[in-house]
Amino acid sequence: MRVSGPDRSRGAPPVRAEDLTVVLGASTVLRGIDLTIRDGETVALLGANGSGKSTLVKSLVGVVPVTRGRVQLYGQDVTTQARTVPWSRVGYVPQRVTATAGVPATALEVVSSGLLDGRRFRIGRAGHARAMDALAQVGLADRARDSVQVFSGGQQQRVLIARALVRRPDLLVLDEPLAGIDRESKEALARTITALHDAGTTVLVVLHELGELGPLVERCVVLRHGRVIHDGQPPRPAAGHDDPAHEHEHAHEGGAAPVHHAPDLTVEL
Ligand SMILES: Nc1ncnc2c1ncn2[C@@H]1O[C@H](COP(=O)(O)OP(=O)(O)OP(=O)(O)O)[C@@H](O)[C@H]1O
Repeated sequence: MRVSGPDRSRGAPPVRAEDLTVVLGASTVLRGIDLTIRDGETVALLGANGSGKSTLVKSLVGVVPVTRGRVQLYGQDVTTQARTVPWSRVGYVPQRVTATAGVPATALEVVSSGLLDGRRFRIGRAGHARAMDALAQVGLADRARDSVQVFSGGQQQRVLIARALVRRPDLLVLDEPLAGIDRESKEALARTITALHDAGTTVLVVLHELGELGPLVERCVVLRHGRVIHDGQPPRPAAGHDDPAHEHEHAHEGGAAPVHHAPDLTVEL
């Protein structure tokens, strides 16, 4: 893992979005987002279902096209300067997808594939060591040779995070890494992200609730209907909402049926 050096802190910020607007089909999903994330920050992106969190992180990493405004990563525009964006410094773990996809592969093979790019088709001994190191970071070094098909959902999520970590990113973007995974995996991921934070990695993490990452998050950005409605200290839950016995039922943005889920800080603002 690379540790922030003095040079980097003087450079362009890892993330800068200005007036970021994204239209998908007939919907305007993001509406004029301004967001700067500085070196070494750990930022949680919160919001109700459908508020635009996934679309925002996808547009930051160039997966979803920007309709208006701009996004820069380390000072390079992801639309007009895509070739010069330092992609090797960026790790992205999309919202829960299965690591197996029906293809038998060991955890080590899945993680090693994170080192492949258009120019590199062999991993080599150094790559193997990096992949083992990444698996150790998520607490799965002892499962390296096991097929990911036999892993739990949480363990698969940890493999996918190791796949992003093997590139030793300076900026790690995670979309709902804690959703629907077992407690042991949640705690393992919280330890991983804490270690990355301590080493100076910039982390942007989409969350439904702060949960295990609460102690780490110093800044929360909350979206509602594609706009930033809060950017600052973690919002305080409404009275009773931090009680584990509290029942939560909130409408999906856009008017769909209510969804039932765990405590959600974001809709209390
Ligand atoms: N490709 C698409 N075409 C049209 N609309 C889309 C597309 N992708 C997302 N949307 C819409 O954009 C809105 C925001 O979706 P997004 O997935 O970004 O929300 P989210 O905050 O991440 O939600 P969740 O917490 O449920 O994952 C939703 O209303 C969704 O239906």
